[in-house]
Amino acid sequence: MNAKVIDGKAFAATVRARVAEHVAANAAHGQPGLAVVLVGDDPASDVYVRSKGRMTREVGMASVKHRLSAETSEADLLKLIDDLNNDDSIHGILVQLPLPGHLNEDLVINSIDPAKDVDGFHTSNVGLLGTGQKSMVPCTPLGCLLMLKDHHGSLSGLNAVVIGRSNIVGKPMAQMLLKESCTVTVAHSRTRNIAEVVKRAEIVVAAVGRPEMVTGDWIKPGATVIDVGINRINETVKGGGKTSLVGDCHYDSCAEVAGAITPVPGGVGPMTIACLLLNTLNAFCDQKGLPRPSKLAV
Ligand SMILES: Nc1nc(=O)c2c([nH]1)NC[C@@H]1CN(c3ccc(C(=O)N[C@@H](CCC(=O)O)C(=O)O)cc3)C=[N+]21
Repeated sequence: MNAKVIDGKAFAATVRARVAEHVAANAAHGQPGLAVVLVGDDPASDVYVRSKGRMTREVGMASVKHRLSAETSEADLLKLIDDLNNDDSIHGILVQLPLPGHLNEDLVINSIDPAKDVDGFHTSNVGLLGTGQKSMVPCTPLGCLLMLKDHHGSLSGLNAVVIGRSNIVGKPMAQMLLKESCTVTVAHSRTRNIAEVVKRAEIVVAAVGRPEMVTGDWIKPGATVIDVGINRINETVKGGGKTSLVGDCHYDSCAEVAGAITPVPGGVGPMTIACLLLNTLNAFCDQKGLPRPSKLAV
């Protein structure tokens, strides 16, 4: 294995430490507050929500969790969001996705005050990002960009291929790379000769949700590979079952060819949570008329 391993877990700890410093330095202006809304009880979601809550408190912010039953009506959820929009102690609101099927996700997300939309999913923030204006940007692509800029310095002129076109990762990632002056291609399930397309890239961001789809023969030698996938797979080991976590990239074969690669776990995941805290701090600063922390600006 030749690739440098980009340690997202360590980098995320650095980001959180900087956020904590900035929270402490601005204590006279108040304490940033993050509200997380969880509808239903998906056990996998539960784990994220718990570690988000712990890390929020560790950086000196207030963490408020609202757990609603899977049968919650849309009206009740919208009422809660309206209350949080009007609560001066809350600067960031995250509604954990996916929502149960009877709830209209677009309607719910667009009911969040864009200034408190720490996920950057509100159409207003999406439009601001697309036109290069100051906005809240989605946490996962922000985490990917921080790692890419830390590794490369300038990304200007580099060929970047984003695999996946979701509103949560693929599309905002493409916008952010374009803003950094990359030549951006978005590949997806209908892309022809996808291996050849990916092979032209100096930067590959894989966000498709298919375990180990990207293999080393797709990767240009020396490229940087950012693996957004978090797939739980069941393996049979000597007659017993075992669950393990793999990315969208086949790690060993990609690491053989790439110049740098993020592992799963310990790559993009921890950076996503660190960027949620960074976004909450940015939202707090915007709402108080304070400058955003410049050391962490992208
Ligand atoms: N509105 C909304 N915003 C989100 O950001 C959001 C969401 N909904 N719904 C669920 C997904 C999932 N997600 C993760 C964040 C961190 C890890 C993470 O830190 N993972 C660890 C491993 C965790 C483990 O071992 O299971 C890692 O990759 O190292 C995983 C998953 C945020 N999500």
